[in-house]
Amino acid sequence: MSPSRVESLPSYEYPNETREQLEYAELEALDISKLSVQGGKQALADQVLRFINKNGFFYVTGHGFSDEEVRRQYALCKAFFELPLEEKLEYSCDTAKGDFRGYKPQSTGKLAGRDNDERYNIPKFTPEHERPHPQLIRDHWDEIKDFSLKIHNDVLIPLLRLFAYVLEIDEDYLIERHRYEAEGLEYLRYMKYHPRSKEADAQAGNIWAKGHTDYNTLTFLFHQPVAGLQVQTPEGKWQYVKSPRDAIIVNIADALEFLSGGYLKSTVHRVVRAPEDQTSDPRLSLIYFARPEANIILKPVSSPLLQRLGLSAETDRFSHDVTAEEWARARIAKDHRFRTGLVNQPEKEIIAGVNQKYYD
Ligand SMILES: O=C(O)CCC(=O)C(=O)O
Ligand SMILES: [Fe+2]
Repeated sequence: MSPSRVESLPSYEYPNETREQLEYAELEALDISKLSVQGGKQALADQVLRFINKNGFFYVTGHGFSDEEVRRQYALCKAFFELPLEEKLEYSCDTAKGDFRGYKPQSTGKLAGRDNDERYNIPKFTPEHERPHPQLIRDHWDEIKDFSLKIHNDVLIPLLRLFAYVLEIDEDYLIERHRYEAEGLEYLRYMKYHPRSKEADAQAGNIWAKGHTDYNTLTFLFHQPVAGLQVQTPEGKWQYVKSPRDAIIVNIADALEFLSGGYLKSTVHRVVRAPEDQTSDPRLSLIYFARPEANIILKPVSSPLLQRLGLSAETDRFSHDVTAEEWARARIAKDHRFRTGLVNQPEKEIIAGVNQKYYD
């Protein structure tokens, strides 16, 4: 079939905020623009030390992204999902093999309750990941590339340097394991959750995305106002995560938990049915998943802070060395098996004797 062309991209406006009173998690905001002022790094490190081992979700402000830049990506996200299904399916990802690059459709029929979203994962812009994309994406290639690189260079890198400082290790330690040009799979994700009827949602326990941790290093969730993202507190309670317009929500994911011997917590989160005043709009998400280079072994780093806390290399949880790529592929493939109905319960063990942190 001939690919759809979108001549000009209509500007994107966000849906209205909910008027419902929801119980929100109290999250700290790290203003990373402070890193360029004297004393800023120490102030942010002190702040990180106060909260980071309790809750792995936080905000980043002072990140340098304009509201307009973010809405341009949402305009692309919206236009992408409006492409005909047959066209999108030409770019399907091979999740059975643990490869999440490309398009994942929403499940239908009996499995609809397990999976209520469409995704398009655009990998980092390196020769390793050259692959076909729809004309819409090709037409806006440079803009998407600039956006992705900006997250990597201007948000991820300063945070990795800050975390290394907090861990009292060489400040380049984590950065050297997240080189953009190296092999490894980071991606920008466009995502669309489809509103369902009250009845269909009730049958699925009002869950749009089951509780999970992410398998990468840090996940960056750009502003979107449809409430639904919830974080599980250390006490096991679910609380909504507010999405301030000027902030990026960040969550720590599995790879960083492994690298930090469990100090930086990969946080369980889920997405639930939107409040009644927001159920008519689809919920679009714009997310960047940063991940260590493919060959990085997920072993705790030798850190004076972790040693003082008793979280040294001996706390390695794997029965044999597992790389960032192996962990992610195993998680994606297991998730595929549940989502597509090959198994009826999420599988606990992922690889080398280590289980998913959360399964229900
Ligand atoms: O859409 C969201 O707010 C969260 C999505 C999410 O947790 C994920 O894709 O891993
Ligand atoms: Fe997630």
